[in-house]
Amino acid sequence: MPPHNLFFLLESKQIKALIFDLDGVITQTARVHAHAWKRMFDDYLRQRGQREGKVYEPLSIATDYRRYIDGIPRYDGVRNFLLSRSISLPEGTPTDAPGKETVAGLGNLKNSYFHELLQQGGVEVYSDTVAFIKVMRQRGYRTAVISASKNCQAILAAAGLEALFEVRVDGVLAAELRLKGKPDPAIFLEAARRLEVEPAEAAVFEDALAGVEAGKAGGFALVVGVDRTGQAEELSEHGADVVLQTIPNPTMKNPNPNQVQKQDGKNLPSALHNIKELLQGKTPAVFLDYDGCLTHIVKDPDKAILSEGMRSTLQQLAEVCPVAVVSGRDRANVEKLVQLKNLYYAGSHGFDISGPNNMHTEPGGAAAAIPALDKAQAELNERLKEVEGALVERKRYAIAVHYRNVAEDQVSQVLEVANDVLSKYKELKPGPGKKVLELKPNLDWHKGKAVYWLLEELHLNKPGIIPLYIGDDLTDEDAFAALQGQGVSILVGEHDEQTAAGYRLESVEEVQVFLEALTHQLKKE
Ligand SMILES: O=P(O)(O)OC[C@H]1O[C@H](O[C@H]2O[C@H](CO)[C@@H](O)[C@H](O)[C@H]2O)[C@H](O)[C@@H](O)[C@@H]1O
Repeated sequence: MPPHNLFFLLESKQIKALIFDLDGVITQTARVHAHAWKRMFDDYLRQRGQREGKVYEPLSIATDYRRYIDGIPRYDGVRNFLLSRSISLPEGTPTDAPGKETVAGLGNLKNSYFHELLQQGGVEVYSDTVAFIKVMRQRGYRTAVISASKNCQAILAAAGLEALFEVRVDGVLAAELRLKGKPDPAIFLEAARRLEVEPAEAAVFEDALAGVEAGKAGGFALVVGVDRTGQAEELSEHGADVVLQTIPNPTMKNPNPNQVQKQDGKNLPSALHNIKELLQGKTPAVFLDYDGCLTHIVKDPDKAILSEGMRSTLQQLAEVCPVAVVSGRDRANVEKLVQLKNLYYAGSHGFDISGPNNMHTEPGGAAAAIPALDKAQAELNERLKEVEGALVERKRYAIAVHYRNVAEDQVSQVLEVANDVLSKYKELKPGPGKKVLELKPNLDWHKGKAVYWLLEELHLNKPGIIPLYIGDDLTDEDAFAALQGQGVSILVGEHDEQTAAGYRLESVEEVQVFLEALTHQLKKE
């Protein structure tokens, strides 16, 4: 299964519309359908077997239903399955009495069983999908529901979900328009047409093998396989771009940058004295900056060595909750400095991410900036080689031009060179930090986006988890802003600007005390 992050994929693919299959994605009626089919076919095969003096294998929901029936129009399902048992029946007509020995008669019997079961059990919905659709609609996504079932409208009405969809293409409409059934993409394409989007602007959510095949065949931008029954591999093989067991909770979102509240860092309350309050009874997912947070700021970046005490603190914390280091440093460099295998690492300000079990991904899309970074690095090295104390530090997706050790009267010269080089590359933009000017990919990606990305990827974007970010620098402000009102942000020491953080810690030593207290608190719970 390819690595996935649903919200990131929807954004990066500029998707405008979401098309959901009904049974198995929105409502739990796939199971009801499966049982109705099984009851009808098992009875029929038994009676037919007695008549012919042979034994027919009953319908298997795990194999036969998925392969020959699931997601397919009713009479096609009857025909498909019977053929798999080498049985051919006359087609009959839709008005055939339920149980008549025709394709239509057996299909009609299945339908009456389905309604019987529905009346007994009602319609249960998948609350993850419903919550997702409600929020995504508020965010401006257009939505459609599709179903091969002629009962689609009745099911939606019974579940109170009709208002969630602008467009419905169901078995009734499909028959009217003579749309072919899945795996033909016709039903999805009709939904996209009615939503006035191209397939390349829409994502399909499907639980059936024939459904993901249809999504793929239709050229949709994203085919999400929804695996409710343990068939993740098959969904991928049949065309799902990503497979999800549950639809992620979209409650957390990047805030509007204009609405971020900032204040003087000196006025913030101490995080140390408010641990219980800031956890709000939830489990934290902890995100930590490196320089100035886990180690002191020192003159030489290579000498910012993690203390054994801090390493042990991190190790113990990572045993009770997820921990990530989110740094401006090169990802491989910060991994080497921390040397803990059970942590996640986001380097180059979040463009380069790794984690346990060989996880490695570059979600910000910065690869295209590498040639510009290479050229800028060569020019900076050349033009700054005579300036004593100037240091050009290359990271995979950024260049830090350090001037901490440059004589005061030469700092402006270093900054001029850095800005002049920057001006030559539209692929790069400036990023200020502590006695450093960085050249970064000119993309809408930063530590805050990386934190969101990790929350989604690790399935941590859910109500029981509270993200907690600790950092000292201007680049950490992106993460503070992203978490405002949705998590806890802690500023270590101070920097030159106002902060979006909600709490403060005085020093690296206080960070360690705080993390130890946090570990202690979590172990107690
Ligand atoms: O996001 P961070 O983990 O805080 O990394 C930010 C930058 O940290 C390093 O530079 C800073 O720390 C150095 C060592 O203490 C110090 O000499 C320098 O003045 C600081 O700017 C690192 O070298 C950079 O690559 C990071 O971007």
